[in-house]
Amino acid sequence: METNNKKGILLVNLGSPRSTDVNDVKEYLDEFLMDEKVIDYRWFFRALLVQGIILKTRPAKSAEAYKTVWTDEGSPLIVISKHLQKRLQEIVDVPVGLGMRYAEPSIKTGIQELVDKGITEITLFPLYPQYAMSTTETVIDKAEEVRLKFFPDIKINYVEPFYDREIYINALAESIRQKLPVDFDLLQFSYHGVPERHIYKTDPTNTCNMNTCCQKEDNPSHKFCYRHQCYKVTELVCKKLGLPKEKVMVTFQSRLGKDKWMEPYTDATLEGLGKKGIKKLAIVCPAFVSDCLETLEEISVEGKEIFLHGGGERFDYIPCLNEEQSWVNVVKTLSEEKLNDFYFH
Ligand SMILES: C=CC1=C(C)c2cc3[nH]c(cc4nc(cc5[nH]c(cc1n2)c(C)c5CCC(=O)O)C(CCC(=O)O)=C4C)c(C)c3C=C
Ligand SMILES: [Fe+2]
Ligand SMILES: [Fe+2]
Repeated sequence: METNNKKGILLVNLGSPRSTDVNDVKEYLDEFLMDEKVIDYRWFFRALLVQGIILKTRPAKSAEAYKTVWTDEGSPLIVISKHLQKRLQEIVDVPVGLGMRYAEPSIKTGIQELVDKGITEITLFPLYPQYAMSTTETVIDKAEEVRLKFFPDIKINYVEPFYDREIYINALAESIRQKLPVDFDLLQFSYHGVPERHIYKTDPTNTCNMNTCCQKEDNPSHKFCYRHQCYKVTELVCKKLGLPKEKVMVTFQSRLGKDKWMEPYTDATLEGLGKKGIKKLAIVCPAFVSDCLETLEEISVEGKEIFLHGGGERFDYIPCLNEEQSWVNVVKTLSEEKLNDFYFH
């Protein structure tokens, strides 16, 4: 069915500071951590924790970390997202925009650029394989806020979390297969963590108990259970690669603050592996589709140091999908499914 509406795709990623200057990092962390879907305390307590404590010391420390991964073109996350946008634009016949949940280019900027090209129907692609309140949900909230305030006449639909889609699993498994050393003792899947509270909060069925349920085949909470979706990616990829359970482990990284986050923690695990006889480790981070501070610094540099210090001998970091052709094809397929959905509403 033909319509007069013009369609476009908006890729949305997390975002990075404008530069490695401490003030820019502070501004970015302020916007990020004052998001009520990230630090989900009531405003007063969130402000007390973020502005009263975290922002006093973290910006300087994070700025130093960003300096170690920054490129001539800018933050790896932004640079890779721009490359993905360009590669996708080469193979689809609708305009492709780019926006970030925090800092620039913002979601508003991304929508404005598409609107300036006459676009009235946007398929927004949150670049997160798994659902989380602090990622997928806050992107949708922000996009809806911006749409209602500035672009009430356009329509937006959203690509859903794609953690169990076969095309994605095939692309990820093949990418890992190509980079995995022949000889390794363990393949560690390190996912970005979230506080356990977030998992309970976003479970409309109240059935996730953070223990056995997340790895069960069926549980009504799975649609909103980030933990389940991380285990599912691991299970499906390992099945594709024919990896036995003994050679695989799931851990969660990047925790912040004193809350209880999902366990096991990546750093504590890395520390103990050497003593358990794991000498050759490969590690992959499938919560991220683009390499960023959390993979290039926290895992590839800090994680490696922790592992070697604990008695490990060889550490191979397996990069994210970034701009691999198979991944660009996944983004195309999932976007086009949603673009076609507009015809049926
Ligand atoms: C991939 C999914 C992500 C989830 C889930 C997530 C949750 C989450 N993150 C923080 C705090 C921080 N995260 C930071 C960096 C960062 N986080 C993600 C992704 C997820 N976060 C990415 C892609 C990045 C890298 C950004 C980049 O510019 O490269 C940071 C900033 C860096 C630092 O100071 O360490 C913080 C802080 C919380 C609190 C949270 C869930 C509640
Ligand atoms: Fe669960
Ligand atoms: Fe994060």
